[in-house]
Amino acid sequence: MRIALFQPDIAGNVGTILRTSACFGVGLDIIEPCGFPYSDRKLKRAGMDYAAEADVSRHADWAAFRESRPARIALLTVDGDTALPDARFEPGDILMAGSESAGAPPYVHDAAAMRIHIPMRPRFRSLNVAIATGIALGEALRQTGNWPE
Ligand SMILES: C[S@@+](CC[C@H](N)C(=O)[O-])C[C@H]1O[C@@H](n2cnc3c(N)ncnc32)[C@H](O)[C@@H]1O
Repeated sequence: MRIALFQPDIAGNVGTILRTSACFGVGLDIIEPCGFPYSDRKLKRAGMDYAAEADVSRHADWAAFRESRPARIALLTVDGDTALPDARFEPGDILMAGSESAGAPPYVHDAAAMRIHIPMRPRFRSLNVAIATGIALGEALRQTGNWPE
C-alpha cells in the first residue's frame, strides 16, 4: 500500500500526509507540479521531524509516476462510484488523492481501478484532502491487515 498525491496545492496538507505516511510506514508518491515550492516552511512545520522518516518519491509528472508505479490505483474522488465502505483494497494498491483546487482530471479517473467517495451528509462538498486520505487509509490498512504491530 502506498499513498499518492496528484498535483497538491497546499504545503501544510502535504506535510500532514507525510507525517501520516511516516507513522504507518506507508510510502508516499507526489505527482508534480505542486502548487508551492517543496522547501515551503508550512510543509516542514506540518511534517515535523516525522517527515524525515517517510518513504517519499517525487515524480515530475503523471507519465513518470505511472512508469515507476504501475500498480492498481484506488482514487479518492468526490465523484466516485464506489462508497468507501464497499471498496475492496489489495495490499499493493496505491491510494491516490486529487488536488485541493481541482481534484483529479478525467485521465486519472480513467486510469483508476476504483473511484471511491467517502459518504458525507448532503450539501457538503468535500473533506480536507489529508483528512480524506487518513480516513481511507485506515480502512485500507484494516482490510489488508497492515496496521503496524
Ligand atoms: C478538497 S478535495 C477537492 C475538491 C475538488 N473541488 C473536486 O471537485 O474534486 C481534495 C481531494 O480530497 C479527496 N476528497 C475530499 N473529500 C472526499 C470525499 N468525500 N470522498 C472522496 N475523496 C474526497 C479527493 O481526493 C479530492 O480530490
